[in-house]
Amino acid sequence: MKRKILIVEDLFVEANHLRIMLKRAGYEVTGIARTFEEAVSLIRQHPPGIVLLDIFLAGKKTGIDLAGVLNQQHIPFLYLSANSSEEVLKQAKATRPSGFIVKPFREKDLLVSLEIAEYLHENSSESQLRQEANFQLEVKQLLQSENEWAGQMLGIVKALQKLISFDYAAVGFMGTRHLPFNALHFLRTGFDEYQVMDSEGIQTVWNIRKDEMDALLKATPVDPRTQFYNDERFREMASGNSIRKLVAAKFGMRSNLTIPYPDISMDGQFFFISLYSRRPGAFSGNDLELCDRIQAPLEHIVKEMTGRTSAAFPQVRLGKSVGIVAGNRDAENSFKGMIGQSHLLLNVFNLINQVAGTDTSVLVTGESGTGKERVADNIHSLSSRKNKPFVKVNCAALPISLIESELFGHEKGAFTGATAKRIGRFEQANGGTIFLDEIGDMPAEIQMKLLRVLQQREIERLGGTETIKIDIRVIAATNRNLERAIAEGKFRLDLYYRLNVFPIVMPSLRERRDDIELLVNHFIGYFSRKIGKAVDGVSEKVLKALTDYDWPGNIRELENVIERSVLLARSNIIDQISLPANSTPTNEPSTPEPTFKNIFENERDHIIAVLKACEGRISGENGAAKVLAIPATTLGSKMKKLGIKRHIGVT
Ligand SMILES: Nc1ncnc2c1ncn2[C@@H]1O[C@H](COP(=O)(O)OP(=O)(O)OP(=O)(O)O)[C@@H](O)[C@H]1O
Repeated sequence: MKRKILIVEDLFVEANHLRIMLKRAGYEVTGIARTFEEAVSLIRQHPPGIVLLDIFLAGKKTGIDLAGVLNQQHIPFLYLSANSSEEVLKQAKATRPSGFIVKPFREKDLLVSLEIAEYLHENSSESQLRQEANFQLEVKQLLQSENEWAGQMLGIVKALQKLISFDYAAVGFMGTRHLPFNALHFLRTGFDEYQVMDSEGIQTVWNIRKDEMDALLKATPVDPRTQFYNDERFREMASGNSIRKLVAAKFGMRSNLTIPYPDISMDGQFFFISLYSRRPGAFSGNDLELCDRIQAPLEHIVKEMTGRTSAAFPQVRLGKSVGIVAGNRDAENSFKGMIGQSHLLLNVFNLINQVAGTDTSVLVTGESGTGKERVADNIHSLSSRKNKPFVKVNCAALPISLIESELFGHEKGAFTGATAKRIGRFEQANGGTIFLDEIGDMPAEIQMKLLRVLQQREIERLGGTETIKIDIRVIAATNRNLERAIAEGKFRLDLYYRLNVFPIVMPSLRERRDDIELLVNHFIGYFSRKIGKAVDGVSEKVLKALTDYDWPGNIRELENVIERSVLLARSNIIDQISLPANSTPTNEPSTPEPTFKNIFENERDHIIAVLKACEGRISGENGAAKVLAIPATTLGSKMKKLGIKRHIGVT
C-alpha cells in the first residue's frame, strides 16, 4: 500500500507537477501547503506518512521550521531544494531529514528517493527498537548474575552506553545513609572500561573531607524530571557549589543528562542516573524520549535489585580503593589498529559499534591521516560481511578516463584498447563492502552514475547491455568539506545525502592530544620490532615536544616521525626529535581549526610552512615530502597545482 504524502511547496506549478507524478505512482496526496501554518493545519487534519518539503516557503517560517514539528511527530520528510547556501544546508541537515531531492529532478529520481526515505525511516526506527529491546534484555540478565550492587550498576551503565554516548555516570541514591546504595561514579576509561568510585573514592579523587562531601550532597538536589543541560545551561547548572560542579571541573564535562526515578526512594532520596559528556551539546530531545521509553523496564529492574541487595548483601562495601577498573579490556582490541582512549575516539568506537551490524552507508570525514580508512576497515570486520571482500577505491588516484571502467568494469571491445572483459570494483566487492576513499574528488559525471548504483543496487559494465545486481555496503571517506563543495556546485547534494546516512567525524590528533603518548609507545613498539632495534621509549623532553606539536598530518605524520626516530636512535630512549616549527604557539590550548579557509588554502599554507621548515628541500630524509608523508612526486604536482614555488620555502 502506498503512503500518504503531503506536499509543502510555495510554487503552484511545481507543486501541481509533483502531485501529478505522485498520483501516477499510486501515492495518495493529502494536500498541498504553501506556508508553514497551512502545513501544520493539514498535518493535523490528515496525518501524512511522509512529507515533501521545500526549504523556502511563502510566509516567514521555512521548511526547516516545519522540520522541527515533523520530527516531534516522527513523520519522515524529504527536502526539495535547489542548491542552497552552506549555512542553509547545515541547518537543514541538522533536522535529520530522510532525504534531499535536488531541483530539477526526474520522476524516477523522485520515486526512488521516496522509497529510500521510507526504507530508511522504517529501518532506523526498527534498529532503534532492536537496540532498546537488547538493552532491556541485557539489564534483565543482570538480575541473574552473581554481581553485587556495584557490579549491577556497572552493568546498567554499560548497557546504557550502547544507547546514549557519555563519558561519566553517577548512579544511585544521592546522600542516602544506606550503604551500598549511595551514588557510585563511573568514569569511562576505555571502550568498555570504567573507573568505579564510591563516595570515599570520590573524596580521595577530589581531595575533600567527608563533611565537605556531605555539604556538597545537600547542595545537589536532583530534579524530579528528566532533563538535559548543554552548553550555557550546563555552565549555569554546574556553577553552584555542588557535586556537578566538581564533576564538570575535575573531568572536563560539558553536558549533562539527569534521569530521576522518583518511584524508587530511600531515606527520602530517589534513585537517579546522571550522565555527563565532554562534548558540548551532547544530549537532545531524542534522549529524553528514549529515557521515557526505557523508564518502566529500568525502574522495574532497579526495584528488584534494591530489594535483593538489601536482603542478600547487607552492608556490602566497595572499600576505600579508588580506581577500581572494571570492564572488558579485550573489547578495545576489537577495534583493530586503532589506539587511543580519548573521549573523542571512544565516541567513534561507539559509532562503529552501532553501525557495523547494519547495512547502512557510512560517510567518514576528517583531516588527512586521522584514521578514516581504519574506521572503514573496522566497520567491515565487525559486520556480517567480514568474510566477504573489502574493496578499496581511491577516487582521487584514478585518472578520469579510467575511473568509469575501474568502477563498473567493461565488456571486451567497449572502447579502443578494451581487449578483454574487465570486472569492475563494484562487482569485485559483491557480498562485501566497498570503501570509496577521497569521494570529494570524484568527477561530476561519475557522481551521477554512483548515485544510481546506490539507489538501484545494480550496474552495467561499459559497453554492456546486461544489468547486474550487486549486494554491497558502501563506506565513503573524504577530507574535504563536502557541504562547501555542494554549495559551490562541485558535489551532488543527492549523492551526499545518499552517502551521509551515518556520518562519522574523525577528530584531528590536535583535538586528542591525550592519546599522543599511547600512540608514541605503540609506534615505538611496532617499529623497534620491525626494524630490530631495542628502543623502549622517549625522554620527557621529547614527549613534551610531541604532545605540544600541532600534527597537521595527524597520526600518519606521527607514525612517520617515530619510524624515523627509531631508525636514527642511538640508545634505547629517544632523546632528540626534529619536528617542523609549529604554526601556533606550542603551549596554547588546542582550538578547533578555523573554518573560514578552504581546503586548498589550508593545504597550500601547510605545504609552505613545511617547506620553510625543511629549507626548501622536497625529497630525501629531511625533505618536506617525508614530513608530509607523501611521495615527492605527489608533493611536486600538488605544489604545481597550488601555485607554490619551491623558493617560497627557503627563508
Ligand atoms: N587510532 C589509531 N591508532 C594507531 N594507528 C592509527 C590510528 N588511526 C590511524 N592510524 C594509522 O595512521 C595512518 C593513517 O591512517 P588512515 O590511512 O586510516 O587515515 P586516513 O584518514 O584514511 O588518511 P587519508 O585521508 O590521507 O586517506 C595509517 O598508517 C594508520 O595505520
